[in-house]
Amino acid sequence: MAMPTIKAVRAYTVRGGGADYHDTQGYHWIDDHIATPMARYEEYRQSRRSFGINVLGTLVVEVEASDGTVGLGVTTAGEIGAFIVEKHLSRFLIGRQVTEIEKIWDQMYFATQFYGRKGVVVNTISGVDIALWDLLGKLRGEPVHALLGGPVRDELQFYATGARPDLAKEMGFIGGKLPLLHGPAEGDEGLKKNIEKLADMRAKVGDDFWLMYDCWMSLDLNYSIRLAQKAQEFGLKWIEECLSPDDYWGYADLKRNVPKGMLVTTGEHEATRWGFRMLLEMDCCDIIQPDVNWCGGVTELIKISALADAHGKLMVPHGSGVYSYHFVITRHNSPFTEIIMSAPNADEVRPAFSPLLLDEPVPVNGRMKASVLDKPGFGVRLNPEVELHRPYGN
Ligand SMILES: C[C@H](O)[C@H](O)CC(=O)C(=O)O
Ligand SMILES: [Mg+2]
Repeated sequence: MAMPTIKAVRAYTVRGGGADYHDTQGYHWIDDHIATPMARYEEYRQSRRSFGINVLGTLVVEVEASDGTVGLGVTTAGEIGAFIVEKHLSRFLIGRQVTEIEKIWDQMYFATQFYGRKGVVVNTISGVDIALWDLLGKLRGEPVHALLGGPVRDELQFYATGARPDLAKEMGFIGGKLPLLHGPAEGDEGLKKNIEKLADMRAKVGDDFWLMYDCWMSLDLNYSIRLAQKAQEFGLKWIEECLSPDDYWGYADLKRNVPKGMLVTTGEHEATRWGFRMLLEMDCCDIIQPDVNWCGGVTELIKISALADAHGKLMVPHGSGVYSYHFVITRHNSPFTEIIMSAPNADEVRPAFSPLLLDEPVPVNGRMKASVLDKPGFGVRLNPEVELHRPYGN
C-alpha cells in the first residue's frame, strides 16, 4: 500500500502553558516552595521559576505529508528544540515514507549523539516522534493505541499529582501525589513539617486512599531513608525521585533500605532504553516513570516498557497527557496513570496541555473509557487562539 511521503517539518514555540506545565504565571501550587536540588540556595527556595524551571517553554512540531495531512507533537524544548528540528532533524524526515518511524528515530538519535543522548535533545526527538505517530494514525484512520496493539482493558484509572489529594479523592482519583515541600537544607524542622503535612493529609483522606511524595531530585540518601521511615506510619505508598537521576547507586541503596511495602519510583528525567536499563539492572526502583515527551517518544517507550516488563516492573509514565493515555491502555504493566493537576489550586481537572490543544480527553471520576481515545492519531488539534512562533522557519 503506497503511503504518502513527508513534505514539510515545522517547529514552533509557545509560552504560558502547553507542554511545559511549569511555565505558569501568578500563584500556582506547582511553584510554591517545593523541595528541589536548588533549594540548598536560600534565594532559590521559594519558587522554582526563580531558578528557571520554566525557561524552555513548549515546542510544537508539525510533520506534513504529501497529501496535506499534518501530524502534531508537543513537548518541552522551546526555542532550542525548534532550532534542532529545523536545522538538524528535518533532513531525516523530508522525502521519507511516513511509515519509516523506526529508521527516522535511529537516525535522529545517532546523528545528535555527539551533543545529545538525554535532556533537551531527546525531548526534541520525542516531539518529532510523537508527530510521526500522530501522522501515521491520521493517515490510517486509526488511534495510536490501535497502532500499538490495542487496549488491554476498557478504561484507564488515574492518580492525581497536586497540592490537594483530599480534593483529588473527592474527584474520584485512586490516589494523590504531593510535592515534598522541604529539603535537607531546611534541616530537621523541615523534615518534621514534611511529615506533619503527610499526617494531615492522611487524616483528611482516610486509610484507603493512596498518598505519595514526589521529591523532585531534591534529597540525599540519608534524608530519603529517614523520610521514608517516618512516612511509613502514615501509609506512604511510594517515595518518588528522591535523588539525582545520575545517582543509580544511591537509588539501589534506597530501594534496599525503605520500609517493607513502600515503593521506590523514579525515571521521569531518565531517557532512552539505555538509561532505563541502568535503573532496571541495578534494581533502583519498583516503578519506572518515563515521560513520553522526554524519554524518546512512543518509539522508545515501546522498548523501555518491554524492558521493564521483562524485569517484572511496572511502567507508569510521568505526565504527558494524551500521549501517555494511548500507551498505557495497551500495556498490562501500566495498570494506572498520572494526571498533573494544572489548576493553580489543584481544585479542578483540566486537560494536560491546556490551552494549547483542543479535544484533549480528561478523566471523569478519576477514570477514562478506552473508547474516548478512538480518534485518528492522538485525536487532538492545535487551539487556533494560541499564538505560535516559528523562529527558525524558512
Ligand atoms: C510536583 C513535582 O514537583 C513536579 O512538578 C511534577 C512531577 O514530578 C510529577 O508529576 O511526577
Ligand atoms: Mg515526579
